[in-house]
Amino acid sequence: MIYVEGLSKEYKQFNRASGVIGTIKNLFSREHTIVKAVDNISFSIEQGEAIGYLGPNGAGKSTMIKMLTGILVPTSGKVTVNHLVPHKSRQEIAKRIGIVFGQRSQLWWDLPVEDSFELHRRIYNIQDKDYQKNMDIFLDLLNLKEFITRPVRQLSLGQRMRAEIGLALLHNPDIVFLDEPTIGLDVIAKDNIRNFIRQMNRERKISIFLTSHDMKDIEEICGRMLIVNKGELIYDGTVEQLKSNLSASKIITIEFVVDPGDAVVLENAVLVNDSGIRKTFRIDKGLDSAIDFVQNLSKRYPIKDFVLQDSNIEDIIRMYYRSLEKDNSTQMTKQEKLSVIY
Ligand SMILES: Nc1ncnc2c1ncn2[C@@H]1O[C@H](COP(=O)(O)OP(=O)(O)OP(=O)(O)O)[C@@H](O)[C@H]1O
Repeated sequence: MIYVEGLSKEYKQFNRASGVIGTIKNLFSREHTIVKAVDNISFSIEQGEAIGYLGPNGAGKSTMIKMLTGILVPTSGKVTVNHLVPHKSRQEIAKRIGIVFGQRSQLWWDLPVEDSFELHRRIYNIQDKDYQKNMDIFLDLLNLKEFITRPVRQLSLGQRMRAEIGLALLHNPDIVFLDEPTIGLDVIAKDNIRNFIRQMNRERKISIFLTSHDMKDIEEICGRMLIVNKGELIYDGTVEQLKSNLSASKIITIEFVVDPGDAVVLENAVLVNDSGIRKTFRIDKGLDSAIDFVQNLSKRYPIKDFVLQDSNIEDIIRMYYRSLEKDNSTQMTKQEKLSVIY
């Protein structure tokens, strides 16, 4: 249903000088740098799959969603959604997809929520019986009845997100793109939204393409994760696979008396965070090996303290992002970057 091959998107970012002279110079100078927001990415998604698209800020997630939905034209590569090239068939594509941007509203700000739904019905030419069926379900499952007659500007963030999601699904799309759908919501509101999305995915076989910085969204909704960094795809696999890789490992944070620097190179251990005298390692065996690890280490370097913890996806992703920030300058190879999460 979604097919992406060697897809890239470059942006031109113009260098602007400041001050009065700079402003005048800007009128004549077209100096720019090229930013590769999406760099040669390939993947495919089947009908009914739920995908989590993850990455640190600026990794290229929104750019990918904009190309998949036809808002942006790729610089190179191939992309089809339901056999259509999104930017060439925007109207056709719009009928088959739903979009929710957590930070931007698709609802009419000053109108009652029900008016946006009615407008959507007319724009998408939704049959009366389909409209009524979906409205009945959404009024109940998303509890829209609580605020459907109120203007959007008076809604809480959680109420607005429920309305946004209902609106995106009103025309029975095959796939729904959700860009940070739980951002800024409290725990209960997040749970309600996750349950609803999961139910729509399972019962209606609607494909889900979800970006989120909240790992719980991904764990609870998505069977598969794609992780991107600086435009490149660096992990494509099931959430379970990643979890089972992690279940065999332990995270241990050591506080040294003196920073041993880069000298700490150890078998069966990956350095996942380095804050000088406090370093965090992932070790790939059970508790015994964690204790062996500390004992062996303490023979070589004086240790002040250590903390042992089970690794979960959230910790690993967080440490992974940190290691990427740190290693921007040291140019890790793709394999080295991957060793942090595998
Ligand atoms: N219109 C634009 N013109 C120039 N550069 C852009 C434009 N849009 C995005 N970029 C750059 O492209 C890169 C990827 O941006 P994008 O918004 O796709 O990332 P993201 O993963 O969605 O980030 P976030 O998690 O912060 O929303 C960034 O370096 C960003 O500065």
